[in-house]
Amino acid sequence: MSKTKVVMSIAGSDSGGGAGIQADLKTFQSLGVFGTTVITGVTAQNTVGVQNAVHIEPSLVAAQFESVAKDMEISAVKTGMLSNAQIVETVSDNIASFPTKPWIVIDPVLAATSVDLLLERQAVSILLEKLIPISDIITPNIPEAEILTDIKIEHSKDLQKVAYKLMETGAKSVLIKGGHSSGKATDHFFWKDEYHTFSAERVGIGSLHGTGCTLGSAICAYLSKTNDLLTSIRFAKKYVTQAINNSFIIGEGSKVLLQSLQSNNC
Ligand SMILES: Nc1ncnc2c1ncn2[C@@H]1O[C@H](COP(=O)(O)OP(=O)(O)O)[C@@H](O)[C@H]1O
Ligand SMILES: Cc1ncc(COP(=O)(O)O)c(N)n1
Repeated sequence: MSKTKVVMSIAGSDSGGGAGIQADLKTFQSLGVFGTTVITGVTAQNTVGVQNAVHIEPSLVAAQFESVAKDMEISAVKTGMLSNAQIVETVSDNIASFPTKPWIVIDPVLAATSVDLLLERQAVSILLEKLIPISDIITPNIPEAEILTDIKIEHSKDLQKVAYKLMETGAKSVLIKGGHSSGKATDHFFWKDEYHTFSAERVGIGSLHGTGCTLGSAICAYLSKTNDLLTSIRFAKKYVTQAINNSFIIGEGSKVLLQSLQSNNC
């Protein structure tokens, strides 16, 4: 019998349960990997928006890494909300010093669907300097890709410009997510000189919460199991699409995704 893979989500808590650490752990559980966490901030949040938030002290962020990493071998990590520059720096240093290099998935969360800020704007430069260069894959949505590169995405050729600029900063690959465009929900993947798209029918009605967190943590889970980037994105897209197709209303705001146990555990 193969050993259960241990993965890690480095993200903020969403009290409403739809995004952040909570969405990541549900995804890990559904995909049959063991999820550990480094909590970077706590938000008072629901499906309507973020009402309050505190950052975790960088020393406590570092202590969470130390406790987990000295006890378990982490095969893949995924970052989400990182709150501020000091936390970005602490997270980058700690991931880089893991004894065995894990797969590194960076979801560069800047704001919630509700537009509340989840990373201070001054922290974007440190994200580009320290964290993105050590990533195996970075998964910006369209507004995040524009902010990170200062390039407006108006035509399909702009996607390539954005991806190449991010790869110049050191990211090994870039998946630009299509949730914020129109037409089919198509994600664009750039890796070395390869280009691939991953597409699904767009679910039309109402806004959704936790889609990016779910896709990123599914990529992380599948990377730990398959060690193959393209296979992991393909499976993760299938997983998030199914969760979106089964999304449901739980409050007054965005719909949440149905995370369900997968039988195809590769
Ligand atoms: N309405 C939708 N219908 C189908 N897929 C969607 C929809 N909205 C987002 N997705 C998919 O969900 C994933 C997350 O994308 P996105 O919502 O852009 O991320 P984020 O939560 O970071 O803004 C992508 O695979 C995207 O294509
Ligand atoms: C703690 C936390 N992390 C991430 C998100 C982004 O998720 P979304 O873009 O779906 O609102 C969020 N709202 N809250």
